Amino acid sequence: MSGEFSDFTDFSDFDEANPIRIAIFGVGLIGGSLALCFKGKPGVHVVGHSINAASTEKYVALGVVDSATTSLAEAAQDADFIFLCVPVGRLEEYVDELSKLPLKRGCIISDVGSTKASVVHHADKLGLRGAVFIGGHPMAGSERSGVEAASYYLLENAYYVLTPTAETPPEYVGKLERLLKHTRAHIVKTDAVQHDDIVGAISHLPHIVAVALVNQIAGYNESNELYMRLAAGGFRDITRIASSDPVIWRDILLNNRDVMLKLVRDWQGEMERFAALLEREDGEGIAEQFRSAGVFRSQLPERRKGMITSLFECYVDVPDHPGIIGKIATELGQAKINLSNLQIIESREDVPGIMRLSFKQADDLDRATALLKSLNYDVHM
Ligand SMILES: NC(=O)c1ccc[n+]([C@@H]2O[C@H](COP(=O)([O-])OP(=O)(O)OC[C@H]3O[C@@H](n4cnc5c(N)ncnc54)[C@H](O)[C@@H]3O)[C@@H](O)[C@H]2O)c1
Ligand SMILES: O=C(O)C(=O)C[C@]1(C(=O)O)C=C[C@@H](O)C=C1
Repeated sequence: MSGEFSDFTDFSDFDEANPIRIAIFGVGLIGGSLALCFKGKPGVHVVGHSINAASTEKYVALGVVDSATTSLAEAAQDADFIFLCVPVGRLEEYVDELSKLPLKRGCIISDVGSTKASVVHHADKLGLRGAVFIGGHPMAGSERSGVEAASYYLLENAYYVLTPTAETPPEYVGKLERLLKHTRAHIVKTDAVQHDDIVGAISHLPHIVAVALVNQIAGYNESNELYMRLAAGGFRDITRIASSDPVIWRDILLNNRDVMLKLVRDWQGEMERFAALLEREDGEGIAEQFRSAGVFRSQLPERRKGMITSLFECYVDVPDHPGIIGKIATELGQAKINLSNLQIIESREDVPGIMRLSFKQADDLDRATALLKSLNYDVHM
């Protein structure tokens, strides 16, 4: 995204002498992950809000927030920062409700919605009685949802987009950036409309493609269950995000409807191009499609979280013999390398398999790669 990148290191606004209160509305995957980054920091109190009393009890029991309430007014009272982490379709009504409350002067309201233009525009024309709205969107996530899926590590190294407008006072943007330093994400500032165009293409369209592909295969599978049984690494890799939350994605796609309609039509054009290549039996044309895609994909920034994977991962070619999983796990354990997941993604008799190793920290991935290479394993990213 062509935007302004910045890197703050100054936490001096926030310490025991200057306590701050952070309210999080919707403590799910993203709201819970933000809460985990802020909770326990000196002078910080994190309050969670849910419309459901059982959920507020769960937030506290899981240790994700310091306190929780079902009262919007109580959560917002005296808050220095408010994060709206509810589905995109609910964001504007939360901004409306907050605009009716006596918020603390200088309170910064932000959101984490996957679309930015509508909520930023709405807050802009509403006026927030001394509070300031700054749109936000962490470019990290997962197909999982709910507070149980929240993680302190989710946003680490991810890009975190902020969409201040020409009217947003820069000192408020700076204050939000300093707080977000606790997420260990990299801030990118851009315009809300540009955000929706680009994120529509690199995030929302892939979700549509994954869902349509799974549904296409599910249709074939109704008459022959071998489709599902044979679906292996490639199908799983490209369709992980098809398991994402239906309500979250319904809201995102409807909110970004105009952008998505153009992108879906362009996608149909890409499919037509492939169909024409196949009809003409144009092998060179097909190979060229793969070549150009491979060149572009190889230039993607490595090991950035968000986008497709939310973890640091590598692949190891492994011989298909008993005990290999335990052997690799033991080597990593003995070197005190924290493995977060291990999966055989391809395993056939007499053929080497591929093991996917996932780590929460870049450093663990680096050390694992070096160790396994030194043990003569073939490791690739
Ligand atoms: N899932 C991702 O990968 C991802 C990544 C970045 C941003 N986002 C954005 O973050 C926001 C939250 O998504 P999430 O993935 O954390 O979802 P989630 O389902 O894990 O969390 C949503 C939270 O909102 C609450 N909620 C749901 N419906 C509500 C309603 N009608 N009124 C009030 N509260 C309600 C839920 O109880 C939950 O606490 C969305 O706006 C989404 O676009 C998602
Ligand atoms: O990794 C995933 O599961 C995601 O879907 C993360 C993802 C993305 O598409 O990159 C999804 C939605 C967001 O708003 C930001 C990130």
